[in-house]
Amino acid sequence: MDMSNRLDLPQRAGLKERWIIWRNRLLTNPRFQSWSAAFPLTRPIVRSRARRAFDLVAGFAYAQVLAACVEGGLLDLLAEGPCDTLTAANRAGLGLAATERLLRAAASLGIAESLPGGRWTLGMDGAALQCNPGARAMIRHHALLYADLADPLALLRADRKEPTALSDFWTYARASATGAVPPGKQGDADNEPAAAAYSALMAASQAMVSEQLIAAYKFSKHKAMLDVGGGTGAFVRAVGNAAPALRLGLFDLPDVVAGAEASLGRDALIAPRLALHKGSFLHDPLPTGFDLITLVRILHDHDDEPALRLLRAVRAALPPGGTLLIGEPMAGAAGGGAMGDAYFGLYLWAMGSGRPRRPAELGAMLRSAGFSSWHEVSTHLPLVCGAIVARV
Ligand SMILES: C[S@@+](CC[C@H](N)C(=O)[O-])C[C@H]1O[C@@H](n2cnc3c(N)ncnc32)[C@H](O)[C@@H]1O
Repeated sequence: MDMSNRLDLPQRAGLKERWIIWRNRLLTNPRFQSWSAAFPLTRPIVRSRARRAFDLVAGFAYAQVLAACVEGGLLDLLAEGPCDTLTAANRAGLGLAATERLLRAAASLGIAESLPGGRWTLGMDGAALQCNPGARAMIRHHALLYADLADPLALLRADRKEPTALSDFWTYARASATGAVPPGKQGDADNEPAAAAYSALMAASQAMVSEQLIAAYKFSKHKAMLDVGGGTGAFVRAVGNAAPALRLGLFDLPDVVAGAEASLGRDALIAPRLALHKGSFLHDPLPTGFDLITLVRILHDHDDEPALRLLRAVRAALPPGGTLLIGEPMAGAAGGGAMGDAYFGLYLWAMGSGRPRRPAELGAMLRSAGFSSWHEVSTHLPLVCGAIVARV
C-alpha cells in the first residue's frame, strides 16, 4: 500500500486529525527518533515514552510475575515480615535460583522490595495488593482470562461463538448473549458449583466496590433497596450496616440466592429486614415495593439488547419518583486509564457477553428505558467503580 498516498488523503480532515497524522509521521521517522533521543531537552520525554512502550510489550510478563507471587504465597509471606530468599523458596516450593529470579522481578515491579542482608519485604504496590483480598482473588482468577487471550486474534475472530474459559466460568453470560434462559434459573443442580465459584469471586471483590458506593451515595434517604443481581449479598450487607433503617431486598438466579440465604440468613442485623427473590431479571418481572434499585457490576455483563430489557424491567418495578443506582467500572473514567476499553473490553469479549460503557452511553439507554433524568455521581476511585443515579 502506498502510505504517502494514504497519509495525504484526508484533505478535509479537521485540525486535530491533521495534527495526529503529522505527529505520527514524525514519531515513525527514524531520523527524528535518533535526534530526539540525543537532544537533551527531548531525551527525558523519549525515555519515558520508551518505558511506556516497553510496558505495553512486556505487560503479560509483569502480570505473570504478580500471579506467581500470589499463587506461590510470597505476598502472604512478605506481609508477615521481612524474610530471606531461602524462607521464600520454601514457601513457594521453588529452588533458590528460581526464587531469587522471581523476587528480583517482583522488586523491579514494586511488588517486593529488597532489604540489606539479602532479605525481602513487600514493595509499595505489593503492600496495596496484599491488603486487598478482592484484588488477590482477581489475580488468581486471571489465569482463565490469560488462557483465553493466549491467541488474541483467534479469540476476536471466533466472534464470541466458541466456548472460552471465561464463558464456562460465568455460566449466565452465553445465555444472555444468545437470549437463552440462564442455567441457574430452574435451581439447576449442575450449575450450582459454577454459581458458587463466580459468587465467591464476586463476594471477595465486593468490599472495594461497596466502599466506593457507600462513600458516594446516601442510602439512608431511602426506605427500601432492592439489589438486582445481588449475588450472595455482600453489597446488601454492607449497605444494610451503613443504613440500619433501610429495608432490604436481593434478586438473583435461584442457585445464587441459595448462597445469599446461607450467608445472610443468620445475620441478626440484616436477616429480619431482608427479602430474597429468585428469578431471571431478563425473563421475570422484578419485585415492587422498593424506592431504590441497585445494579452493581451488572449492566456491563450484558449486550445492549438484554441490558436495555433489564433497565426497562427496573423502570417498571420502581414507583413514581423511584431511583436506580448503577455502580460499575465505566469506560473513559477519569483516572481509569485503559481499564475500561482495554481490560474490560477484552475481558467481556472473552466472557462472551457485555461491553464496558461510557456514562453517556448508559445515560442514552436510561432515557430509552423511560427514566426521566440521570446524572453521574463521582466516586473516590472510578477505576474500581463509577456511579450513575437515574430517576423515574
Ligand atoms: C458480576 S456478578 C455481580 C454480583 C454483585 N452485584 C456484585 O457486585 O458482587 C453478576 C450477578 O448477576 C447475576 N445474574 C446474571 N444473570 C442474571 C439473570 N438473568 N437474572 C438474575 N441474576 C442474574 C449473577 O448470578 C451474578 O450474581
